[in-house]
Amino acid sequence: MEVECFVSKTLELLQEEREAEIEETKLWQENVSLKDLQSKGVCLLKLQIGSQSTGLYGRSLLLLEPRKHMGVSVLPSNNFGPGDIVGLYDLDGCKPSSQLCTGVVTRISQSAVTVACEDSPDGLNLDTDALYNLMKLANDVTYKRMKKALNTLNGYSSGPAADLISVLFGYSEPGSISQPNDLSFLNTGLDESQRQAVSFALSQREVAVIHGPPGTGKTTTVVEIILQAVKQGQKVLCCAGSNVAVDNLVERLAKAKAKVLRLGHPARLLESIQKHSLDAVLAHSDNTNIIADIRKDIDKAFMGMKKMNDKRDRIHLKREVGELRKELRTREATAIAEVLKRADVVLATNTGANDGGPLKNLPVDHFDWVVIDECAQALESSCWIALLRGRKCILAGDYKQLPPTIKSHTAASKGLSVSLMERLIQKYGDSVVRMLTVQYRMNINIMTWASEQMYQGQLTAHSSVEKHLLKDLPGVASVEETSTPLLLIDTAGCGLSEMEVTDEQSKGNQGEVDIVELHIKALTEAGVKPKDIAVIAPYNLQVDLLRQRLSARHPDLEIKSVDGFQGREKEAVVLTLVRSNRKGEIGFLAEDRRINVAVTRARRHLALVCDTQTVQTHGFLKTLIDHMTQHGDVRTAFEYLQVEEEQRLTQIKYLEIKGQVEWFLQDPDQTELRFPSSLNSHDRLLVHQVAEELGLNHESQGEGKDRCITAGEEEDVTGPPVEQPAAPADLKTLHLERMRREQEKREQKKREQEKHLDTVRTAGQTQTAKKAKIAAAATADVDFDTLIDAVVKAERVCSFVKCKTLVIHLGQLCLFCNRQYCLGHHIPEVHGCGDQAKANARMRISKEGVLYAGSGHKDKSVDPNKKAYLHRKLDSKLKDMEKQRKTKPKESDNN
Ligand SMILES: Nc1ncnc2c1ncn2[C@@H]1O[C@H](COP(=O)(O)OP(=O)(O)OP(=O)(O)O)[C@@H](O)[C@H]1O
Ligand SMILES: [Zn+2]
Ligand SMILES: [Zn+2]
Repeated sequence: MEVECFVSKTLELLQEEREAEIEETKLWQENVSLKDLQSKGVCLLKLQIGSQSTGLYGRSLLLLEPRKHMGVSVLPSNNFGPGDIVGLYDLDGCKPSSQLCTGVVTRISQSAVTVACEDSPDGLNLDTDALYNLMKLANDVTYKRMKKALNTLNGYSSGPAADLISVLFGYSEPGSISQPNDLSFLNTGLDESQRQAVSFALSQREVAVIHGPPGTGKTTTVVEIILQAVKQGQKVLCCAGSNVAVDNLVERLAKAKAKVLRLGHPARLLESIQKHSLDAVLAHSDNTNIIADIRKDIDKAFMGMKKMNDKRDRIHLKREVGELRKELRTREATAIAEVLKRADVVLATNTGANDGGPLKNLPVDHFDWVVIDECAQALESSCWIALLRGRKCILAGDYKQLPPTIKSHTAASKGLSVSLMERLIQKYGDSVVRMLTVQYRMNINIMTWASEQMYQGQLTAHSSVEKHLLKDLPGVASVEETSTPLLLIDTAGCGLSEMEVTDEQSKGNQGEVDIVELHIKALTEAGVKPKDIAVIAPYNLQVDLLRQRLSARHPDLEIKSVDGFQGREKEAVVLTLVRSNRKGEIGFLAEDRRINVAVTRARRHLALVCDTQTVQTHGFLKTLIDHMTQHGDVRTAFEYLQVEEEQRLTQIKYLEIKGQVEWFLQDPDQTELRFPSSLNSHDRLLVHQVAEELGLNHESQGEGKDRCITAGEEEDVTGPPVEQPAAPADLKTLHLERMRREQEKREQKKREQEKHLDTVRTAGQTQTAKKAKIAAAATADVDFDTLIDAVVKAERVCSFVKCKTLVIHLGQLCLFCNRQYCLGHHIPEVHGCGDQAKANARMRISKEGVLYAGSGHKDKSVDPNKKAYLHRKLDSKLKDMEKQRKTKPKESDNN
């Protein structure tokens, strides 16, 4: 009864889903512009043929790329994946009439897609200069196979899977079989929860579910289970929903010396896997020569037939060909069966394990175990294709991550999206499940939220990852961005609204793109490699906006939708939630599992860019915001916008001062330039910079002062009159120092207003250039930055060997060697202070016992964003001014 109900209901829902898919495709082809199709991710427009080659076993491969001269050659964000059936069209459109051929996607990267064509491209006459469209086709192969499996399930009476079916549909309780107590693990590194999962899987009679939350070593555990089964002499059929997941298992099993065999279109497999594919193994089998001989005989007979005139002879030959063909078929079947039987583990995608393929050559009861990985991401009906061949099944996955994608809302709501894993847990609870609880991916601060919200607080972080941060990576400097595992950049109240688009699938937010860009800049300038960063957005439109902005500069930066990152991890994840509106609408961000997937991709750093006011209307998202607020750093987007504004103002002020000084230099009658007392310490710093640049003597003077800064030609300098501050021991000291300074600045400002005048005087005149003395007011508490600048004033260019970059305005001081470097060389690891920096970091960690997580305040003086930006702007302005100066007629020099 249960089975019949399930089958009839599922067949109905599958039909509904199939119709929805066809309907959607039809609707799109008829009504939606190609551009819109592309933005939905089902179509790629105006592709060029990059190359055309013959792949393995005679399959022809087409490499398609975006048009090269369009600048950025990155494919728009799309839903194409390996194994998808696609149609190639000429530029007229994606109508059946303009279809050139169909094929299977074998590879897709951000810059190209490779298609294995069904027809040979020689016959197609493809033009390498022409442009083509590629469109995903709804394909019913999968449906047919699922339907067939369901029908077989319905009529199943006796066969290897009878007991399994009985348990999975609740006719009988799951049982167990006794196992030796002293199980010896092949992988001795397994943690306790993994060992328990393995023992449990071995001791269950019909079914075991392995629940593997993100980063808990699910594959590691599944591999051990399979190897143990093989050790016991079991034959295993192992499947997963995606080719990538299957290949991953093949790779790991082969490494452990298991006899594996991979079914599937060889062009769809990873290169390293191809030698384990059925085609490759067959090509090397003993039967191959005989089969080749038979083929030759058939060809010969055909040739002979053409020449023959006698009717009887022809009939005779025809019969012979028929015999040969029969022999060929049996020979081939035997060869395949032999190869399959020799393997201990046969691997395929869920639908690749169907009866129509190579498996038809095996007896139905050949396999003992069926293992299905990523079970929570698969339709239950697709699992039944393989399950019908097993006595026992192991299901692995995480039902707290994204379920299978389903087009029909009705079908989904009626239960089509419920995976077998979920259904079993609903039916039997924990008795059939073991959960892996040690995770090897996330910093504990990233993990805790997911653990509490999704995994009943059961996860622990392995010591190897518990405290790891970006700054611990080789070549990464310790700045605030790389020292915090959680950074919330809140756009609430900053006016960064989402774009007004009605389509739920395509939402964008330019403001958040700006913020993401600034943060990526900060990370990469601190030395984080773009390939270690993921930018994740829930919406395709936002993904495209981000790619347009970032991909040209960082081709290795992966920018994808949440769904595109499932099963992956990155050192740093930057997540933009896009939604920002008055109504607090969050659309499909409301799917908790989607947010869970996005957050748990991150190993060392998670930056969340969002409008907390909008997204907090959703309870689940609110827990994330609360967690990040409590355990991470919080910045408001204002700080980013403000920094840009400040940079602009600084630049204006700088040009103003410079203009004044230049006027002064050109006026022979003036010997002294006085700056108003309203100058603050920041502006005084600019005065110093201008004087530096023009090669002028300048000094700071003030009343009631203990010290002053004197600067001039290098020969004149006897050394800074101020004690050079010892290199601060750590960032905390720097921070405290800064806090103190802030306070003093405020007091100083008051005093200043009464007392000081800043002066610039000409000190003496030579024939070539006037020497001037610029005096700027200074008090006992001279700005710390000003001091440092004074100390390093002599160093005008980056101290890195051969680097000629000017560092007058925007150098960075290395605290270890005390030299000034340009922004490309200031990281200690880059210019050779790496060891000291690491030693210092280690010392700090052991001294404080904890990793230093940053102060939670944006440290403006070391913000690489700010510096780099200002650097660029000033450089270009300076060049302009230089030009103006040169073209201006010089007034004659005097005396
Ligand atoms: N017992 C262990 N000791 C040390 N590292 C482990 C252990 N188990 C797993 N890992 C590490 O954890 C990472 C993820 O493991 P694995 O590849 O098995 O998981 P996965 O199933 O692919 O990912 P997920 O757990 O997210 O589904 C790998 O880098 C692996 O080396
Ligand atoms: Zn250094
Ligand atoms: Zn340099």
